[in-house]
Amino acid sequence: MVASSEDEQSQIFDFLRLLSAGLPAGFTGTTLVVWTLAGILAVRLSVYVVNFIAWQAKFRRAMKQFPLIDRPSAELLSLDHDDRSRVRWQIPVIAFTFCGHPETVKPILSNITRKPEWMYRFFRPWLGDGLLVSEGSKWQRNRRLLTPAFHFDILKHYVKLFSESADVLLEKWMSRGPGASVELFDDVGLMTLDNILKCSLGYNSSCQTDGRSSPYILAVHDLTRLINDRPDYLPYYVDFIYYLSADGRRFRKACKIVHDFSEKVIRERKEQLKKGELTFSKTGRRKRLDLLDILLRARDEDGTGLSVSEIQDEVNTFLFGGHHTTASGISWTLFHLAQNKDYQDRCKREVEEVLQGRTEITWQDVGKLPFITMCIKESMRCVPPVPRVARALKQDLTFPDGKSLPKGSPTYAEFNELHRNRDIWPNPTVYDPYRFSPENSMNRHPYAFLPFSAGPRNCIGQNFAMSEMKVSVALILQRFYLELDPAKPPVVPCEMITNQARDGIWVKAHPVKTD
Ligand code: HEM
Repeated sequence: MVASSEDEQSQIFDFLRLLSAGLPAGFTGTTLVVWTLAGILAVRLSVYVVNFIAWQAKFRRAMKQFPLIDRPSAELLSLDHDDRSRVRWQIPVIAFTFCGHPETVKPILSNITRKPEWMYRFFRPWLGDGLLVSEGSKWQRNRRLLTPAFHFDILKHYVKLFSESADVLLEKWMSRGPGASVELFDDVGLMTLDNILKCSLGYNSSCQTDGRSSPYILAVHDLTRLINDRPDYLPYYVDFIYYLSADGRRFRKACKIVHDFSEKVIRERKEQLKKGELTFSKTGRRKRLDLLDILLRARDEDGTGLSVSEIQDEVNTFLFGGHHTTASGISWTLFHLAQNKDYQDRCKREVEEVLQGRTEITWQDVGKLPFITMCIKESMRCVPPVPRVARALKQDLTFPDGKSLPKGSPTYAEFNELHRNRDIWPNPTVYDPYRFSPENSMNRHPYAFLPFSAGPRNCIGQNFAMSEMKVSVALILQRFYLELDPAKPPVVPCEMITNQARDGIWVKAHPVKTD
């Protein structure tokens, strides 16, 4: 064996020597190898460039089938929908399609797409390879391992925590005096952060009372803002340039704070588990498991669990995915109810009938709030917390009307537009919770209302989110009557990854009189 491999080597060297013998003086064997490699690289690069130019031509031809808009968020909402709601938005380097009809959104969210790396890679330094950004077999395995963490048996224990966090917010508002003006996004955002820290890490942060004084809370806010801003400035697409900038350095620092924090909590919990300091019942269950417990105990069929860094990525993903989104859902629901006194009154009556003077909501109560649920859904229709999701096509796609897009096309499922599509929603700008009554929802297209997206990459936390939003809205309305504060700036929606309000949502919070 050794002899034969030596033979092969010497044959190769002989061949190279033979070749180099015919070369001009000074041209050694090493130079030949380098030139050969450079040649192969040049050929491969040329093939790549030619393929890319051919794809661009095909893509641009395909894009011409769709009407052009200047700015997606401003213009989409004023368009007619004759084209079954696909439009094109073009900036110098690339163009995107936005799909806003159930029939066009459906294939975009199916198996024939993947998440485009150019879009989601900005999240990677923070969320690592967590569920939101991972792909392929890694995503499949982790989605399977994480799904039990969102089972109703686990979620029902969080309802008490949601009630406690809402209580802190209500006490805060109470202490500001009757009719005080409060900004919803700020206060609700801290409440939902409080909730996700308790439910995912079992961590009592007192963030609602300490406000933004904690470096961890500041870092989470910084990261969200910086990720939102980064795509707006073309040079920042290059990591090297970004990390040299002030924003990039700030981003790195914030990532470190967030990672150090979650790593410390995970390490401590592992230690506790090892020392047997966490008490489990005979069935192996603690009275209330948080998401971290489930992640630490999750096992494949062959008994392999998640590594510490995988757990860290998932925990950071929950913290990111599970706090601005629910804050947006709750704040906009309260905004719509502050604008619509009749619906607010009906919600209050519903809470009172269910709670009968109690101030804590139980898991059983959560299922008895149908009108509040309708109000939350209608609010998420008008202002979806996540405005859109991006996908890249894994294969050519032909829409029902024959128009098509080539493999690789970047495209968005545009929930802002889908939820206001006149084909589906008459008078789409009117807030009307009765659209979600059982009778009115019965024959609706399954892809018409997608606040949590759909298909294999839908939101894993949607039941968690719905329970949290119902508990929070119910308890706030039980204690306060809300009206918009006319002395504050008008409410203007703006996107900060999630749908927020440019100058916040200011309401006057009047304590409800109790007999
Ligand atoms: C109102 C609240 C929420 C809304 C509207 C919402 C919406 C969404 C949407 C639209 C997606 C798809 C994202 C994409 O395709 O890029 C998503 C994914 C995800 N959400 Fe949520 N979400 C909410 C709350 C939560 C909560 C509370 C958690 C966790 C505790 C969570 C965890 C996740 C995760 C991990 C994913 C990625 C799932 C995957 O790709 O397998 N979300 N969410």
